[in-house]
Amino acid sequence: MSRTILITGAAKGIGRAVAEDFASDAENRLILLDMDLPELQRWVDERQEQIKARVETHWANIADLPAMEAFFKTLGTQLDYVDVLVNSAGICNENEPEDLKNWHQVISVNLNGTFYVTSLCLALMPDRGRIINMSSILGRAGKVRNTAYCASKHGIVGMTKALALDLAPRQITVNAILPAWIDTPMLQGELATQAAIAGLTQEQIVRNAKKKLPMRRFIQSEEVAAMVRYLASPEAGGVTAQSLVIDGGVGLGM
Ligand SMILES: NC(=O)c1ccc[n+]([C@@H]2O[C@H](COP(=O)([O-])OP(=O)(O)OC[C@H]3O[C@@H](n4cnc5c(N)ncnc54)[C@H](O)[C@@H]3O)[C@@H](O)[C@H]2O)c1
Ligand SMILES: CC(C)C1=CC=C(C(=O)O)[C@@H](O)[C@H]1O
Repeated sequence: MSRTILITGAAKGIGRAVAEDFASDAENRLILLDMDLPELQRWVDERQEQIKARVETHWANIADLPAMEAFFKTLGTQLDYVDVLVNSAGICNENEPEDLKNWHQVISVNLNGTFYVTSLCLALMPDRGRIINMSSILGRAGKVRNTAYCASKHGIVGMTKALALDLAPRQITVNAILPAWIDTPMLQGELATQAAIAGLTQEQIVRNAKKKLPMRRFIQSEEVAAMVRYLASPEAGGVTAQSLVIDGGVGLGM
């Protein structure tokens, strides 16, 4: 089955693992977007031997609406369809409760950016298309010093549910994945901040964190990519408006 798959945030972490997964199929065409184009290109160059799909890399800031409009206008002249959209680009900044600057920054990227890409991509999406949004366990729960991040991820869940109903008559599915504790640069960055605050080494903070997790381990990005693969498959054609949690049980633990 020949498909075009557009992935945001493809340079690192979960987005990269999703790209790697789809890249193993020679029938796929991948459109990879990230703000960190050098890192995205470095990874693609490094994996040339393993990559079977046709891969294109593009610099993009998903929060910049005029730039994204221009990008999709050009893309529309180069291809007919985007069959699968994976919205993985996101940022995670801690904030003081009254921090307005951080609020705008996080909402701009995580919520507005995800909506911009989705709405622009819709013009290129055929019936039976797939939209997969990276929310978070914090799209369901709260966390101290994370007002903006939690609001953005709850927003993605709401957007997913409503859009799924709009697009259901066209058999386009829209689902959210709610990860936590995935071993990516984002998580390592958070742990580094916590280590600095606590005066611990990165190894100590990682060991302490894993002790509190039901599975005593971080989840690998490839495990999230497998969930994306399922949601993008024909077999998942009846799964829509859902929030699929991949958190090793931490969200329901005491
Ligand atoms: N790692 C986790 O534990 C975890 C948990 C829950 C949810 N998530 C969510 O999963 C998604 C991926 O997270 P990750 O851990 O892989 O993060 P990451 O920081 O490792 O990778 C995110 C990628 O998005 C890109 N990006 C950021 N802002 C962008 C923008 N404005 N435009 C284009 N690209 C941009 C970054 O350059 C980076 O390559 C995020 O939406 C994140 O909120 C991650
Ligand atoms: C710290 C842990 C609870 C956690 C939850 C959610 C994340 C997210 O990015 O949404 C992770 O980064 C992770 O910190």
